[in-house]
Amino acid sequence: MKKTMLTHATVITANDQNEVIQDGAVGFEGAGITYVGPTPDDLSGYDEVIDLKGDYVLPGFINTHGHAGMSLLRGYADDLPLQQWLEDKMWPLEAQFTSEHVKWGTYISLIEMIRTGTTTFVDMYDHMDEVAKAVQASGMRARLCRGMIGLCSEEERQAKLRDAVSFAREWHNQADGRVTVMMAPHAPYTCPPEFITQIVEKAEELSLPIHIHMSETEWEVGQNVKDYGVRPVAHLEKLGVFNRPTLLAHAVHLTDEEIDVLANYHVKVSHNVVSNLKLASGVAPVPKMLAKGIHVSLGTDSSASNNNLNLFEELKLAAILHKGVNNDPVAVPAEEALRMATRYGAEGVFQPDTLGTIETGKQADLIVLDSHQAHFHPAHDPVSHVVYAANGRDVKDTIVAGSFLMRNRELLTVDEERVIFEANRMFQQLKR
Ligand SMILES: CSC[C@H]1O[C@@H](n2cnc3c(O)ncnc32)[C@H](O)[C@@H]1O
Ligand SMILES: [Zn+2]
Repeated sequence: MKKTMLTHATVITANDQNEVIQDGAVGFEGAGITYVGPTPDDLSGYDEVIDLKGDYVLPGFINTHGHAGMSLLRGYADDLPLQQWLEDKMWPLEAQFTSEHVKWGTYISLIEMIRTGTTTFVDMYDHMDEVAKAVQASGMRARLCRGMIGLCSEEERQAKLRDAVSFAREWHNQADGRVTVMMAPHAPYTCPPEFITQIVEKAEELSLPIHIHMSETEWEVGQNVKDYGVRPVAHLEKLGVFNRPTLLAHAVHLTDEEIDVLANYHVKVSHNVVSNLKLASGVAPVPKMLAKGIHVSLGTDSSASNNNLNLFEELKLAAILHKGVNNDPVAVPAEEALRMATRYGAEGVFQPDTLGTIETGKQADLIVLDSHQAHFHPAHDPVSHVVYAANGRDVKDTIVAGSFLMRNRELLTVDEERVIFEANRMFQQLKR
């Protein structure tokens, strides 16, 4: 197995001690990290030694909620609230999507994520075989779910469930373990309770976590109370969802009591700050959730509501928005924001032992930022610079499981020109 060492780097480990190693090094052999520490004098045991001359090395970012295929609809419907955006704009176009649309939309997303330092992403969509194949071919890591909307006939619901189960059986732990799966009822307002129960039963049978949108808008909470007499948290608790490991997307409209319930069940939350602002859904009570020990990670949602997949934007906004709305400069400190993009993301994909920090024994999912730029100087606080000053274009290398997907800003596994051509061609085919 090839042994690689990144040397003379500023290593931001994101470990328990928030250790930043100056003139540091990270060694990896195959997919796993074998060395983290000061740059050693003797590098003779390595096949490749890459002198980073002070560039920053970080754990790859983990995007815990999205719909990669929807990049095909970027900019198609802006400035609308969620329900109108979904019902009048997204769903009519998605109804025309074939596996080809999802394939090229996903590839567009993969390029954006690789270029901006995401190494693992969560995806909830349809035609998931195409997504899994694209992840496999690109070398990325992903937690994939066949999203199930239950606003259809019973026959169609059962077909979706069968599709989700066969996708899980075929793809969970494939692509050298880079593809894993979750079961995903779309939301409490789109899935009848008995459908959610059936999905939970299948998740139990397959030992898989649940991923679901919840409490994204005030409308949704009111509708849940009208339909079922309780708010979404009590509703999903009653349906047994939280008895399985669960990752919630959004969780914007929560009471303090609901936060306690989520904390007691160790439910994970994906905070989709840009999407929540753009769809005017509201601001999630992130500082309160973090204070209760909930692992809140960062998600982009789709390019149709974001309108990009650059997690650096979520990182900075998560760090500054909650200061502003809570009138509290330490509401989400820089170090905590960075944990949301890394360690808490690893919790969100239920792989905290292998992802999220730079530590020996973990997967070599790493990104390198070009620190030789004015906005990284003076160089006294690397974590501050990553959170408040950096942007996705600073990423020069992206490494997943020890393989370079991008090196010196050159994509190595995806043909960008072809993807852009095909994505435009697929969008033109849609009736609008
Ligand atoms: C079939 S699963 C994916 C489904 O989710 C829709 N979607 C995209 N963004 C959101 C969001 O913020 N809230 C709820 N639903 C969303 C997407 O259009 C797909 O139909
Ligand atoms: Zn979503």
